[in-house]
This record gives sequence, C-alpha cells and structure tokens, in this order.
Amino acid sequence: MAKNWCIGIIGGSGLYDIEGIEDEQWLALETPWGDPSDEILFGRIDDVQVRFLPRHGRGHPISPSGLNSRANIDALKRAGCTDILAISAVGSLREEIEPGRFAIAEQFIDNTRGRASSFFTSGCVAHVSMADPVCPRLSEMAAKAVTAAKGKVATGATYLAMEGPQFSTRAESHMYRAWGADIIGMTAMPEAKLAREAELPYALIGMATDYDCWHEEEEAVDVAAVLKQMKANGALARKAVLNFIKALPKTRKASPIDTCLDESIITAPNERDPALLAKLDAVAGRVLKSK
Ligand SMILES: CSC[C@H]1O[C@H](OP(=O)(O)O)[C@H](O)[C@@H]1O
Ligand SMILES: Nc1ncnc2[nH]cnc12
Repeated sequence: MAKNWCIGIIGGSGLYDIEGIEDEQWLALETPWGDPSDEILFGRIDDVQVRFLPRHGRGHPISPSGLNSRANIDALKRAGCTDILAISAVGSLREEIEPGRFAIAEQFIDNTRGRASSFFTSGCVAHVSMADPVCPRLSEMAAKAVTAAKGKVATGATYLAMEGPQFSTRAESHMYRAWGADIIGMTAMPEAKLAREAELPYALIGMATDYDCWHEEEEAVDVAAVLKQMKANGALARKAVLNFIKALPKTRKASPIDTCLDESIITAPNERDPALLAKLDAVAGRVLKSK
C-alpha cells in the first residue's frame, strides 16, 4: 500500500527543481486567489506522492513582495498535499550559523507589510493559533534528513521575515539580532500562516547563505554571495529533500494541525459570505461542509 503522505515542497531561491521524482508532470492549477508562482510538479518518490512548487517561479520572475502566497498554499492543498516542507535561502544573524549551515525554523517574527496574509477575511473570520507555527514532527524529520545528507544543521531557529526586496540596513540587522532572531529572509511569512489556516503542517529548512550585514569581519550580503552559496550547497539541499521523503514513516498519523480550523472560525453560519465560502472550498472545505 502506498504511504498516505503527500508532501508539498516549496523551493526557494536557487532551488527550482528537485531530484529523484518519478511520473513527473508539471500541471497548471487555478485557484480562487489568483495564480500560483508557477505550475506544480506532480510526481512521486518511491511510494510517496510529491508536489513541488518553485516559490519564485522557474527563472525567478517573482519578487518576495509579489508572491501570491494564498494562491501557492491553496494550490498545494488542492493538489492533495498533507504537509509542506519549505526550503529558503536565509541570512544568518548568529555567528554559529555560518554560511553553508542549514537552520530549521521553530519560530517566526513577521515584519512584512501589506501582504495578503489570511484566507479568512470579512465574511468568514477565523483566528488560528500561531503559538507554535511549525510542525515539530516535520521539523525533526527535516533536521535528520539534513544530517543524513552530511549537512551541518542548527535547530530551533527564529526566522525574521522582512519585507524586502532590498536587504536590511546595518541598524535593522542589529535590531533583529536584539529581538532574538537567528535567521532572516523575505518569504516565510505569510506562507507559514497560510499553511496553518489551510490545516497543512509546515516546516522550513533555511540554508544560511550569508551573514546579512551585522558581522564586522564579513562583507555585507549581495545576490552574488547568496547564489554562490546556493550553488555550493544546492546538491546537499536536494539530497536532504530526498532523504526526508524516503525516511517518512509508512503511515502518516493524524496531526492536531489537520483539524485546527474546528475551533477557529468565529463568524456565525448565517453571517457567512457565500462568495467567500466558495473561495474557501479547498482550504476549509473539510470544516465548512461539516458545519
Ligand atoms: C536571492 S537572495 C533574497 C531572496 O532569497 C530568499 O528567498 P527564498 O526564501 O524564496 O529562498 C529571500 O527570502 C529573498 O526572497
Ligand atoms: N541576508 C538576507 N536577508 C534577507 N533575505 C535573505 N536571503 C538570503 N540572505 C538573506
């Protein structure tokens, strides 16, 4: 019997494909929230269904501020995903997370602005908990997969999501360090929030590509440095993804995140906007149908 996992992989800067995928087919999905970043690669690795989405599109045409994360998460849910593993290039805000090391996110600080960050707008309001924004089970498996690929890993990282696309000023970089952030990027928010709203357990592997600009002995980050590091460690990232999929247990046990909307929707049934409910068919169909 095939494993009952369907893993959505979101590939970040420098990771526009994955290896080891069979029966592959790029398919364009429509969503009520607009277009996802690209077609989704459907396929399988052994007996696990896999869906891969390059976050910025193939060839990287979409800026972090221009990402339609609602469409991306809706499309992955629609594609049958049970869980999401996101990969991101990140700047390091800590000496001990040197470029080349992988950092598994445990917390996020959302310092983005003006992004559409919820599926549940007026007409169907929901408040999901983001106290523990990642799935511990996926994060633990992700850390093991990096180690098995012979990558260096740091766990428990706090990811600061900045707006961009410009990199931080030195003052900002020092401030984020003082806030307790360990790694910095421009994309995991609102992606992780939306995954939670869609009842999709989410984990993020950050690949440290630079020391941002706080470090006195290192050059300030630029795109060339990020891409150089991604190139150096891209094969390792791909290997880690493959290890992650291959090491999944045979049976996916239920996660509390699978049903987190049960206690989150506050709008009374007779006050719900039918047009919005129709848009929520993939994200919240499970709970809306049962009410
Ligand atoms: C190319 S450097 C900045 C760029 O890289 C990261 O993207 P992703 O998280 O998709 O790997 C960062 O968030 C910026 O979007
Ligand atoms: N220093 C940095 N700041 C924001 N996003 C990044 N992605 C990779 N390095 C980064």
